[in-house]
Amino acid sequence: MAETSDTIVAIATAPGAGGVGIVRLSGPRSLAIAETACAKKLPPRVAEHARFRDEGGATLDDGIALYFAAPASYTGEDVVELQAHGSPVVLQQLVARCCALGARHARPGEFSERAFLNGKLDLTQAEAVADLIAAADIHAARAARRSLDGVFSRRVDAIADELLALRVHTEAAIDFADEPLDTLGGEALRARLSQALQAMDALALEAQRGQKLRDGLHAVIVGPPNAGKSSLLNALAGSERAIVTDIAGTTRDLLREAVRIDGIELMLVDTAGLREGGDAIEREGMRRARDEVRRADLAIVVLDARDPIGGRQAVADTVAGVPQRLWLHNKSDLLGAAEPEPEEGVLRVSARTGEGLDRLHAALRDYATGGQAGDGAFTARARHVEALRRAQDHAAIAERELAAEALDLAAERLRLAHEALGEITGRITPNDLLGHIFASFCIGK
Ligand SMILES: Nc1nc2c(ncn2[C@@H]2O[C@H](COP(=O)(O)OP(=O)(O)OP(=O)(O)O)[C@@H](O)[C@H]2O)c(=O)[nH]1
Ligand SMILES: [K+]
Ligand SMILES: [Mg+2]
Repeated sequence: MAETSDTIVAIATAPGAGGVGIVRLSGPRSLAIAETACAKKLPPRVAEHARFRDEGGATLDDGIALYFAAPASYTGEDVVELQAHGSPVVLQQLVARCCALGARHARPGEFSERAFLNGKLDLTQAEAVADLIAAADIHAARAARRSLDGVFSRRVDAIADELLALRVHTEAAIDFADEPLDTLGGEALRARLSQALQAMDALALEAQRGQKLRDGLHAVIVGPPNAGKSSLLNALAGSERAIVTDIAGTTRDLLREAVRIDGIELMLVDTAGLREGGDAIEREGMRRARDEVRRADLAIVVLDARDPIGGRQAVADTVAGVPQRLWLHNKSDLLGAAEPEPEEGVLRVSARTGEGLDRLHAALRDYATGGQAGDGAFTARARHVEALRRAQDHAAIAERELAAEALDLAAERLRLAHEALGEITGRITPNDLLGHIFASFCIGK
């Protein structure tokens, strides 16, 4: 196990002043260091009132010392929390005192990394700790909490276990290569593999939604000039963020605004209206708009309700490649009462009067949560989705090799698929990947 013989220390609470601030120690010397700093014995799992002292015996602060004996701690090692007043100056002095007594400063994510290395958390759970801390809204926080509880890991493990069983079965059959596979349970093997593939497919879709919950929806507002894109951004943001005029070509640059709708955070981007021609500045604006749309999860296409057809043609090419599109006919207040309902899938709204914005909110919430903000949703990361896809690809090839009775090749593909799943939970993880993951945590986590 890597470098867990030394003792690390960091401020565990958020930077800045607060009512309480916590300095956390982990490692074999934690207790000795804390007992020296507190000048008293610390029984395990007892909140001990203590004076934290410097080397001359002067009081730095007083507070609570809490000792968790290994392995029953967050990291699985001896852990001591020194809970002082939340003064950055006091907390830094405490850390310095612990370092003078033999601890060293923790690297970002090192507490969670030790929890992982000691089997307290698997990798997806450790990542979920970081995601929970960084969650922008309740849905993301709940979903991260579910990942931390192992909801995602258990699904991955179940499929990985099945692939392992299939590997064993296939490898065993290789030894009887003279016999046709079907006399060796080949049919059951193929059926189980096809089921595992289906399970991977379903899990990959859910993980993708989970990634969106974690990263937040990136929604770009596009449309022809003067359709009311900036007005809509302002209506959704609840403030006059963007300049609105009746001059076509008002918006040139991208305008990003984090907007919270029903407790869900999404990144809205206002863009320059798309049309032929325009001066150099406007053309640069349109180029930026198209660039932004290419990276969007969702294009919110704003058209003037009085001329939706013409506007649709102006943007059709630009939004064609976006994973999801939401069509809005804006300025509904300018329509006559006799106007027929718009076609299926189009929302009619008015940025000016607010008409239809409630339905727009509901639609955005559904896009942001994949329609399933509720029970069962878990957070995931791009790395998980990518590994799942890789596992799927290998398993799909294994399926074809099995059908061709190429057992060696099938076994090799099953191994690769199994390993790709192992990367997700960290059962099988290259060291450089570990370093990369934990380095993105904040210090003290
Ligand atoms: N009646 C009515 N007018 C609207 C509505 N939405 C926007 N407008 C008006 O339409 C004009 C253009 O609005 P903007 O929000 O600037 O339109 P835009 O799509 O951002 O325009 P560009 O940035 O130039 O591409 C302004 O005069 C707005 O007041 C609406 O729902 N109803
Ligand atoms: K305008
Ligand atoms: Mg605008």
